[in-house]
Amino acid sequence: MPATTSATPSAPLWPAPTATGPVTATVRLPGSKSVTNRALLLAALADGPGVVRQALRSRDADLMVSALRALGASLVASGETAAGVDWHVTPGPIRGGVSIDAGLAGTVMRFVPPMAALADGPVSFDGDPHARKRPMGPILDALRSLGARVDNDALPFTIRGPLTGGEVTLDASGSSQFVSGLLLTAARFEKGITIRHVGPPVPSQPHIEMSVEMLRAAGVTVDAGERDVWRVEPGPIAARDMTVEPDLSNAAPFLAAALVTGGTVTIPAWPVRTTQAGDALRDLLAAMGATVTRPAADSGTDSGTVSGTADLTVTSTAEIRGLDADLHEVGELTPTIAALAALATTPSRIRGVSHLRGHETDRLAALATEINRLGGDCEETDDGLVIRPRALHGGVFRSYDDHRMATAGAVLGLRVPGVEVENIATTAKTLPEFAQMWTAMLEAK
Ligand SMILES: O=C(O)C1=C[C@@H](OP(=O)(O)O)[C@@H](O)[C@H](O)C1
Ligand SMILES: C=C(OP(=O)(O)O)C(=O)O
Repeated sequence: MPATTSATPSAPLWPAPTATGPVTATVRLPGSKSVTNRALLLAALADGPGVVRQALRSRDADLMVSALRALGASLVASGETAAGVDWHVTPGPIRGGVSIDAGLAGTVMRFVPPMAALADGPVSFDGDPHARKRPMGPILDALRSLGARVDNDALPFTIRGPLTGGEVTLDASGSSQFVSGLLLTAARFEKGITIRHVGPPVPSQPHIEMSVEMLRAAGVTVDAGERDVWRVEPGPIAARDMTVEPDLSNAAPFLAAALVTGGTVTIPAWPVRTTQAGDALRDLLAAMGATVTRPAADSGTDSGTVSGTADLTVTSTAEIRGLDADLHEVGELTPTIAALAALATTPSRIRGVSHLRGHETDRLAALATEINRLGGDCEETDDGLVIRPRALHGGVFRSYDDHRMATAGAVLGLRVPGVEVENIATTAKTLPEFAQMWTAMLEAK
C-alpha cells in the first residue's frame, strides 16, 4: 500500500542509476491522478452506484478515497493489479462532523471542500506542513460567497454549509483547480453555479476541459462557451462505469530517458484524444530533437476513459536541443522539461509558469537551486526559467517532497554519474512504483 503519512524530515538518498547505453523499453503506466480523483469524486456525488476501473493507487488517490469515505460514500476495491484498481462506489448522504487529510494533494484540498459544504455538519481539512502554504484563498472565498462559512484562508480550515450555489467571481490565475473544484460539485448545488474568472490568465486549461468533459459524460449541462465563464446547471450526476487513462504526465521522465540516452521508449495505450496535459509531451519532446511516433487508432475517446488508444514511441539520438516554450497550460511537465534542458546543447527558456511557485514546492526556485547545485546554469525569471548548457557533476538532488522534482533528479542521473536523489519515496504521491519501474526500464532489452 502506498504511504499516506507526512513527508519524512530527513529522507534517505537514492543513487540515481546512470545509463550504460541507449534505453530500449516499453513502459506501461498506471492511471492518471487527475482523471482518477475526478472520477472518484463524481462517482461519490452520483445518482447511483458506479465503477471507476484501472484507477490509480497512489498517495493522492488514497487520500481522495479516504476523504470520500469520511463524507459517507462507500468505496470497495476489486481486481487490484499493477495497472490499478477497480473502485465500486456507492454514494451516501454527505456526512459532516469529520476531518479530512489532504496530504499535499491539490486535487483533494481544492476538489473536496465544495462537496463538504453540502454535508450535514462541519468538515475540517488539514494536510502536510507544506500544504498549509499552497494557495486556497480564491476557492474558499468563492465558497463563502456561495453561502458557506469557512474559518481560515488556507489549510487548516473548517467548512460549514449550507451552500446553495449561484454566481461567483474569482481570480483563478494561481491554479486551475479553483475552477475545477467548484465545477465538479456544482450540479449538486441547489442553484448550480456561474463562475467568472477575473485576473491574469487561468493556467492549465486542459485540466479545466477535463473537468468539463467528465461532467458532460455524466450528463451534467456545462456551458463553457464564453472565455473565463463557466455555467453548470443543477441536476443529477449520472452514475457511470468508466476506465481511467494511463497517466501521461508520469510518462514524462520515462520518455525523457529516450532523449537522454539516445534510446527508444514506448508507452502503450496512449489515448488518441485526451484532455491530459501530458499529451503535450509529443510536441515538446519533438521540439527538443526526438522523433515521436504514434500509429493511428480507429476510434475516438470519451474524455477520461479509454476507447481509442495507440502505442506512443519516442526515439532520439542523445543530442538534446534546448527549447523556448510557454508551459502555462501544462505546468506540471516543467520539472522534466527543465531536466532535459539542463542536458541540452543549446539554451532554453521556459515561460508562463509563475503559478508553479504554489505547487508541491516553489518549483522554479527548487529547479534552479538543484540544477545549479549539480554545476548547471539555471536562472529563475518572473514567470519561468532560463537554462544554459553547462557540464553537470554528481551530488545530492533535493526533492522538497515533490514527486516531480524527484523524477527530474532521476532524469539527470541517467547521464550524470553520482546524482543522489533525496526522498525518492515521495514519488508515491502519484507513482509509488517509480523507482522499480525506472530500474526495469534500464534493464529492459
Ligand atoms: O486539476 C488537476 O488535476 C491538476 C491541475 C493543475 O493544477 P494547476 O492549475 O494548479 O497547475 C496541475 O498542475 C495539477 O498537477 C493537476
Ligand atoms: C501540481 C501537481 O499536483 P497537485 O494535484 O497536488 O496540484 C502535480 O502533480 O504536478
